[in-house]
Amino acid sequence: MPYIAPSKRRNLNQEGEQQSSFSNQQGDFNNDRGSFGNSGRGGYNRGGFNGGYSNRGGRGGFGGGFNRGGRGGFETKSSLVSNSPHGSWVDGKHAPAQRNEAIEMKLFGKQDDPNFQATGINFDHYDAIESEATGNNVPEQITSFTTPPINELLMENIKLARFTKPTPVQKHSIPIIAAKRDLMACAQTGSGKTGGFLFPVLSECFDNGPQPTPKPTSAYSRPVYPTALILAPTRELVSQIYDEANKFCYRSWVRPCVVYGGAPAEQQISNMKRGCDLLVAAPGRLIDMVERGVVKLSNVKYLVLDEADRMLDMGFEPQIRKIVEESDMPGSVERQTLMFSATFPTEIQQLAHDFLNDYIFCTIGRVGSTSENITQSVIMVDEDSKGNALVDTFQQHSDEMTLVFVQTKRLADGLTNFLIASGYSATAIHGDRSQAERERALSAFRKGKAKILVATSVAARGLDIPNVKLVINYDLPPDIDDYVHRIGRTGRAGNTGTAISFFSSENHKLAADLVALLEEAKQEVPSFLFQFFQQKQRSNRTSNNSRDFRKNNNSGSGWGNKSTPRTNTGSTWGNNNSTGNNGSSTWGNRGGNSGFQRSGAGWNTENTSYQSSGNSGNNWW
Ligand SMILES: Nc1ncnc2c1ncn2[C@@H]1O[C@H](COP(=O)(O)OP(=O)(O)OP(=O)(O)O)[C@@H](O)[C@H]1O
Repeated sequence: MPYIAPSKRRNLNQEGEQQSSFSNQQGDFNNDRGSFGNSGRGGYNRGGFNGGYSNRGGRGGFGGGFNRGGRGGFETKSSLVSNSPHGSWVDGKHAPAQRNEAIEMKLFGKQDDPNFQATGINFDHYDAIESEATGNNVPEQITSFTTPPINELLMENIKLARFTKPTPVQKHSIPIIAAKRDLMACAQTGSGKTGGFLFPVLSECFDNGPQPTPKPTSAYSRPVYPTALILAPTRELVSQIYDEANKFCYRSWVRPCVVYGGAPAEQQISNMKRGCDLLVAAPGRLIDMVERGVVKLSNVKYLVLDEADRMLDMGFEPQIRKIVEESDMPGSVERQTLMFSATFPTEIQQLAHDFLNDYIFCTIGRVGSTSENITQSVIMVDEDSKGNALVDTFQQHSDEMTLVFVQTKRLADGLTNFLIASGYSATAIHGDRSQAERERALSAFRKGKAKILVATSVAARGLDIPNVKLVINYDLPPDIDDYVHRIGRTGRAGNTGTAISFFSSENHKLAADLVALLEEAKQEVPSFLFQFFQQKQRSNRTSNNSRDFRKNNNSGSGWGNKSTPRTNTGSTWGNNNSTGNNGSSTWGNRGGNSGFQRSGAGWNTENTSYQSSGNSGNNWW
């Protein structure tokens, strides 16, 4: 029997196994491994001996009962195909798997579920956000999901996901990527960037099939050759992208895989050996896989860097450069490179310059802006009073799915314990928790078993958890970009949400940037923030590169003319201050005259400050 490349073996049921993942959906999918696997165990050699097939004993499967000859190597009974989420590419044609209700249920949920809400009431408001795409020969944006440019099978999957029209970033990215152009795209949190790269990449893959892979040098060394590589900063985000990829790859020849640290490499390797066409990876673990010779990057046609700024913040630049510049990955002219983020500070523009080729720079709204779907408030709270302020906030927002951000892992644990002791269903996620603990926490939160998730910035980026109604910055982050990402966990896909931030004098450096963001998003700006602002210039480290820096020829230049009629000088903001805001009363609150008394009534709404009565006994951490 001739050798058949793993990517061509897809018509055999491949056990339907998915890698472990954090999401509820993925977990459920995993739970059903038995049902997919039942029909799959019997059938084929998972990349082992001589590249052929061997019936591995019919573990609940289909040992021997079907013709494996025929089209390019094998033919399966339709009933078997229908039990697999994977199709195949045979003789230059796409052979999608048959539809399977049970799999669709797991991937997309019940189609007529009255509680299902693909988008929120403000979804159509996205259309009003100004967008701009600059570069050479920019393709026209699309206005709806149509074939072409979207592959028919992908259209079916998009319909199953109940996406009726593209978000603004998708309107631009789909034709740009279809035109084989590199792209750097910036769009607000929760506005569909994942689909922005998955749809066009998958569409092209479904249309054109896999590339030939080099012959393996030995029977025991069979590296995988992904066609698309997606890099993202955190395990949770990597996992979430993988979950989305699973949905949209449904029935196709494209088999997604995922690798990240903190989980056993062996299982990730064995999953990849069953076929790996789209690899979602955290940089560190990918390097490990490349060094082991398990993954070869020489077939990568699409390189996606999602949340690239975060990857740099987390110190991944050397790893990213190693992967992109020192591996066997095709150069920037041969591959397509796509960078997506809600924010794009200067160092990312430099990375874009190094990795992208004649790219199109696309912005939806101002880079780094927040969605108007999120009602933001900033409240002055003494460090000592934060615990009480938090409990009071919960009382006002009882039963809402809430994410609470803190700055330290220790505080995340301490605060969670305090909340549990106070009768709240809370759990925590941070970098010191084990992989299993992080998975459990996220799953409990997604399922609504825990209403409150206390998190460090590890959960700030990219996580898409439906129904998060409230984000509380118990501690504000030092960086305005982090603030944008954190509050972006609510108000997604046109839904509305609330973000409440506890501001203490320690956060003074953030004041100017916060004022700018709140004003831009048409939110109320508390007077005390102006007071802080007057004392401090805006920090230099902002995502103020809202324009294509190639145009300005100045990577550090200021705000775009179009979306933000402001400059980053203190004097402009001094003008804003002339709106009559007077911060002095807020400072008066700090003396306890008009602030919140724990024993008393509650928030001082006028000045949005919060003050405990002094000794509230809240040494809960
Ligand atoms: N065209 C669409 N129609 C309806 N819903 C969509 C569409 N595209 C994406 N969504 C949904 O919108 C939500 C947010 O999408 P996604 O996570 O891709 O946003 P994002 O821009 O990457 O956010 P972040 O910056 O926070 O990572 C997801 O639940 C996704 O399923």
